[in-house]
Amino acid sequence: MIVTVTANPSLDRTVEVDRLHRGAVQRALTTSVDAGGKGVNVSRALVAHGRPTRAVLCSGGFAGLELLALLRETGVPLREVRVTGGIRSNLTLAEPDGTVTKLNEPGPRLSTSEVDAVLDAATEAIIGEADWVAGCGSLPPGMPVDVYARLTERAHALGAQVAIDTSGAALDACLAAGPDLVKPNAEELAECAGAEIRTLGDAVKAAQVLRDRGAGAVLASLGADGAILIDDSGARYATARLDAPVVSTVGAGDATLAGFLAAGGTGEHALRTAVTWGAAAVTLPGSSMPTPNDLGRVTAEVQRSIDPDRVLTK
Ligand SMILES: Nc1ncnc2c1ncn2[C@@H]1O[C@H](COP(=O)(O)OP(=O)(O)O)[C@@H](O)[C@H]1O
Ligand SMILES: O=P(O)(O)OC[C@H]1O[C@](O)(COP(=O)(O)O)[C@@H](O)[C@@H]1O
Repeated sequence: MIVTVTANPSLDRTVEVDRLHRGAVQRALTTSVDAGGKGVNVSRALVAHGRPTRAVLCSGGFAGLELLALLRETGVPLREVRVTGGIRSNLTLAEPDGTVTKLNEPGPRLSTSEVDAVLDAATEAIIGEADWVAGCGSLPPGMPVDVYARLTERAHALGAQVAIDTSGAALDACLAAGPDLVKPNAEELAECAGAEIRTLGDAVKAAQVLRDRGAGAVLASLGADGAILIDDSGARYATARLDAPVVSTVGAGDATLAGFLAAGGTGEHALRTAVTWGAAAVTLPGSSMPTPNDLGRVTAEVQRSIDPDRVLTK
């Protein structure tokens, strides 16, 4: 069972325009709305593949009612933490040439009691059920920066392994608690390691910096260049070939983490599955999560060796 914790979930609204003109009134070509937030997306991907999961998430306001309805419609097991503030909507403006502009709201300000309620709900969901806990996404205002460290300590005390997918100060602050896995993208990895990442070798070195600071393993997603896994067994690199066009990269990182955990959370098979689910996700609109039927358009492979001088395209 994989429990996901999303303190800052979202309604992901995607609007497609032929070309974005700042300051103009434009007609949308298409619009869609998905349940969102990084941990929510991980649970959505797991449900799509029939894997046991439970999403622990904050919910409040009318957007929260719509979010819960979307999740119940797709059969995602939930543990809701009712908060006073309204859940945010994150807007993606997509253009046919693949340009994506994403506007993420900060989310509702949580009170101290609501912060405690999130951690308590996560603890209750973990007890006796969870093999893995995935703490994912940005922190809403009022959430202490060390919340993922506190979640890691509680989960470890209950015998569960921990995966964290976040950025900035929240990622920095969780490392000392020793999460078993962190899943930064290239930008988040560079920021956390304080290093420029131009080549595959740079990414491997930066991932090792995060391991030196406490992360057990680092699954770093590298956009179109695939992903690397750095753990006690060394460094491995996987890429994916798409047999379909790229439609939306929103949610790709969450599908990547979901695939990795669904395949056991360690080793080459998990890395290959991670890259397969992530690449399949980009062929889907909005923040849709891939189903087993979507995986056929992707061919992923773990590279026999890593060329440290390979320049990343992202
Ligand atoms: N343009 C792309 N072409 C093929 N696969 C992609 C592309 N963008 C992302 N992916 C896949 O999705 C995974 C996650 O993408 P990435 O952009 O690194 O994550 P995030 O959404 O966290 O920023 C990548 O490891 C890769 O497998
Ligand atoms: O593209 P990714 O990194 O997989 O995550 C996509 C999800 O993250 C979000 O952009 C939210 O990210 P944050 O929690 O970091 O603000 C959601 O809108 C979306 O559902």
